[in-house]
Amino acid sequence: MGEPHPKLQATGLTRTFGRAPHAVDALGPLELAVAPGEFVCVVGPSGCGKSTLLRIAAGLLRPSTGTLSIRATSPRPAAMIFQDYGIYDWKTVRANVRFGLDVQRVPRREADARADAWLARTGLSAFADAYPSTLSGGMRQRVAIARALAVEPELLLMDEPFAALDAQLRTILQEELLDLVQATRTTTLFVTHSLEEALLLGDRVLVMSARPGRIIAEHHPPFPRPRTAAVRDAPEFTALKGALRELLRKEAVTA
Ligand SMILES: Nc1ncnc2c1ncn2[C@@H]1O[C@H](COP(=O)(O)OP(=O)(O)OP(=O)(O)O)[C@@H](O)[C@H]1O
Repeated sequence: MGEPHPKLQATGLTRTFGRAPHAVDALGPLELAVAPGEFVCVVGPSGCGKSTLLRIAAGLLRPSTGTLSIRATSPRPAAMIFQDYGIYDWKTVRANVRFGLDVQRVPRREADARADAWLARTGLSAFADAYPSTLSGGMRQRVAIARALAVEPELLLMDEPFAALDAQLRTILQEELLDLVQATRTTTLFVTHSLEEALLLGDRVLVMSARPGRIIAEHHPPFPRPRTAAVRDAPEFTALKGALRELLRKEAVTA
């Protein structure tokens, strides 16, 4: 049996910002293939081009050279979740979660039902009519997750989604996301600084070099799915985390 066609494929992908003599080579050349249903985490030193990669995948930025293609069946295949929530303070929680469905012109009744189902899955039902400014950071990020998943994206792009949260909330949301993506099998490209997060969530963890970011290592955390938070206590988890930390330390020195 052959490999399935990748959901996302990048070939010779580079991005440079600005012009000589002040040009900044931010990314690549980078080769990447993400299989349908795969959860790929990207770690790398600060400024190595991780967000640039995600922004290209989201169609927010063009590559300088090379290509990034998404094999999709819908006109808007990707949903993105940012570190700073990216939700609308002037819309209620329910309206935020329904937003992508409204853009897709899903009929009102169906959109409400789907939004309510996602509010329930993310523990937000009691806050459906509240405005985001009245919610905690963790709740706000749940709204962003519910909104992204409600459109049933073919590709989920997450850029440091939990970076602004305190350690305890971060752990809780990591575990919630683990359950959600294991249930939906959404293809996901996830950028993080947290090695724990990458090892807990990822089918694959890619390590990027210092800028311009290329992929210099790849690990397959050997934890069968469905995973639970208990994998954090496995000796392999600690060993892999140590190996990745060492690799990143070397890259940070050359950055
Ligand atoms: N619009 C822009 N104009 C000029 N330079 C940019 C622009 N966007 C990003 N860069 C530069 O490109 C490089 C890569 O940035 P990017 O944000 O992709 O890195 P990152 O790996 O996501 O960083 P971090 O981990 O700190 O969030 C950095 O040196 C950054 O300063």
